[in-house]
Amino acid sequence: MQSPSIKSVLSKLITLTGERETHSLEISLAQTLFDLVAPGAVVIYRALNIEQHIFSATLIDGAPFQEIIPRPLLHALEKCIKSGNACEYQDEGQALVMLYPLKSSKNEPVAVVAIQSPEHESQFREVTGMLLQIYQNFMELMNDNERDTLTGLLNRKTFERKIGKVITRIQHLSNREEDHGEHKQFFAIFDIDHFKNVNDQYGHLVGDEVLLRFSQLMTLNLRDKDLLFRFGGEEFVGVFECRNIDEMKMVLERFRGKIEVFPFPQVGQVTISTGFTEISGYDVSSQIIDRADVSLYYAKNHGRNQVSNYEELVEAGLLQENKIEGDIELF
Ligand SMILES: Nc1nc2c(ncn2[C@@H]2O[C@H](COP(=O)(O)OP(=O)(O)OP(=O)(O)O)[C@@H](O)[C@H]2O)c(=O)[nH]1
Repeated sequence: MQSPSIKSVLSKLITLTGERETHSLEISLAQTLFDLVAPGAVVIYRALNIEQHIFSATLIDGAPFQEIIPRPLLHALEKCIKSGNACEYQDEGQALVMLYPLKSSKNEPVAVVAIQSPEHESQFREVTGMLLQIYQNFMELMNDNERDTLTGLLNRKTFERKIGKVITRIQHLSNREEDHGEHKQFFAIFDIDHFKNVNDQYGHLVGDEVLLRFSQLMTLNLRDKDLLFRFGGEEFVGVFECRNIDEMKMVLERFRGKIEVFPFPQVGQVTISTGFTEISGYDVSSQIIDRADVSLYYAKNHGRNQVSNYEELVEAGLLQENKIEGDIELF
């Protein structure tokens, strides 16, 4: 390993800390390791499903690419992810490969960066360790910035960034001929019913505990790939991928049922009303929120503890289509 110049280290760090998306950040880290530390081989293995031994591999450069991950390496990757500690692995050509776990912004190991160990090992390990520490510190900073402090869910600011990406992806997919619209994106707002009564009757601390338990039930009962946010107060939202409205409704109904039967400490039964809408490639975030909000208020006004869909309500003539032109809403 050649000693990297201060200028090249700083320039790499500027690139690294300029990233805001986990995936780009991982790539940037691996690229930095490849350029500065170990021009032998760097691969990132992302754990897609640890139980089914499924990893995706991103080759940075210089590494021989193997589509099928050999079983011993698979085991070493699993060990690294599960323990959260660095491991060693000897590949078929007898080269020593160091495996370092990469943690998500929730501090869970989600990927492994594999670096073929170069000749000057001690210096290599020192620099790699330092770079990984910078990466980890930066992830923690991103976490604080992206998440709501009480519940740990993503915050409203993050929503604006993520929803823009979801809309762009829908636009790209609808432009591709091979896409038959098999996966749609939906936006749902969850609002705890009569939450003011909880605060009034039991106090704000118990109210906060209900919000915390509710957010945990969201994380537990909805899928990992669903994007879950706390918008503030007792309003929570999610972005979901589903095949159609019926499937989405089933998921949200099931979740509503889970909340209804959960014994919230001290308070007992809590119910939620939910409004949801399909996201289109022509939307801006305020339009999506408005549609889900309108259907949420329909649910609130028709007995609460239920799920309403904007498109169905419009089709049934129960709501008038909310056409927003510029800032003027036309009904
Ligand atoms: N404990 C706690 N309460 C909050 C927080 N943010 C907002 N609230 C309270 O949430 C309550 C929301 O009440 P409203 O939106 O008026 O309505 P509601 O009682 O939930 O009734 P419906 O929504 O009509 O079913 C208010 O009393 C707010 O003070 C918070 O962070 N913690």
